[in-house]
Amino acid sequence: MVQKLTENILKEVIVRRPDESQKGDFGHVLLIGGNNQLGGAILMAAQAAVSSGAGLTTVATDVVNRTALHSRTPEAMFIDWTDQSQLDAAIHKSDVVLLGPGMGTNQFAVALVEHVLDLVNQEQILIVDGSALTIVAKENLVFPRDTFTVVTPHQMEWERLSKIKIGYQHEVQMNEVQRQILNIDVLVLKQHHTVIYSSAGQYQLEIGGAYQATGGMGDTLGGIVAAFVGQFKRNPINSVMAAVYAHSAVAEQMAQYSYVVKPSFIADGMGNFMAQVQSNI
Ligand SMILES: NC(=O)C1=CN([C@@H]2O[C@H](COP(=O)(O)OP(=O)(O)OC[C@H]3O[C@@H](n4cnc5c(N)ncnc54)[C@H](O)[C@@H]3O)[C@@H](O)[C@H]2O)[C@@H](O)CC1
Ligand SMILES: Nc1ncnc2c1ncn2[C@@H]1O[C@H](COP(=O)(O)OP(=O)(O)O)[C@@H](O)[C@H]1O
Ligand SMILES: [Mg+2]
Repeated sequence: MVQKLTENILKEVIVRRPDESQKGDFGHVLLIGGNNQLGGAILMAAQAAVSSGAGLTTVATDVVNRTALHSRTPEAMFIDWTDQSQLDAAIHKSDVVLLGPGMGTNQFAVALVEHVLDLVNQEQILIVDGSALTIVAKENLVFPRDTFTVVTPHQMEWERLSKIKIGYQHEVQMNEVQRQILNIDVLVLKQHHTVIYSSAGQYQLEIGGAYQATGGMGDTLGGIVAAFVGQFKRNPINSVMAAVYAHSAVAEQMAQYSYVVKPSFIADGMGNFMAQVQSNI
């Protein structure tokens, strides 16, 4: 049975920050993606992570994206993703790893995905999106068993992964057994009215619309999810659901005065939205 994802999830997850706190308390998020053609994807994810409250954000990407990253989101730190020792150190230090936006699918990307899936540990949360999902499907890789893993495919990416054709991906197609076999803790199946599958059940988003059908919308969601699970640690499944809800709620608000909603505008609107939620408690 699919339940409705309501705005109650926001109040449950987005709580007031304790005064006695510091950036280390709100999650160190590592974003890996952005090749020399698709750098925008990881830039949008980085902007979204910072704007949604990640305590520390590091981006491992192609060196060609460094200046753009620093000029768009100077709060984020940069790592050249070909520098293996820097990358490994960053993976070890992070609480959350988002793997895949704009990564591309060449041999280097395949090796990188294999390496990251291998290195993440049981204390970390892994989010797999975009090109990394296409790679996992094509190379028959498996998600790590001991790491809490969130996957955020759109319907075509899910078709590649699950071999279930678009049109047949309704709720009965993804049961508990399949979810466990694939080592997926949370599946965010993105579409008009996204469905979220986890051990907490199946929840469907009933907000959001076609004004979100623009490249970068999912990359932005990835950054928001990473920030939420990094800072709201009590219940990672709820944190993912709140991120999905907030992403579309901000879009819906903006759609009142904009025919299409730019993903980067959603990122910029997150701080204000989260403050509204928190002050209503
Ligand atoms: N500015 C940038 O750098 C951008 C980079 N991107 C990155 O590009 C890589 C490839 O991702 P794409 O998704 O573009 O390409 P894919 O080839 O993975 O998927 C796109 C195809 O899936 C189809 N499709 C069917 N149902 C869909 C649904 N519900 N939602 C979305 N697509 C659906 C589309 O029509 C299209 O043919 C990813 O790593 C992604 O992160 C994209 O996010 C676009 C923007
Ligand atoms: N018609 C629509 N109605 C509601 N949400 C949509 C619609 N089209 C796209 N979205 C949302 O936008 C996001 C698109 O993600 P994705 O396809 O991964 O984008 P990208 O890879 O270009 O960043 C998802 O969260 C999806 O639910
Ligand atoms: Mg995507």
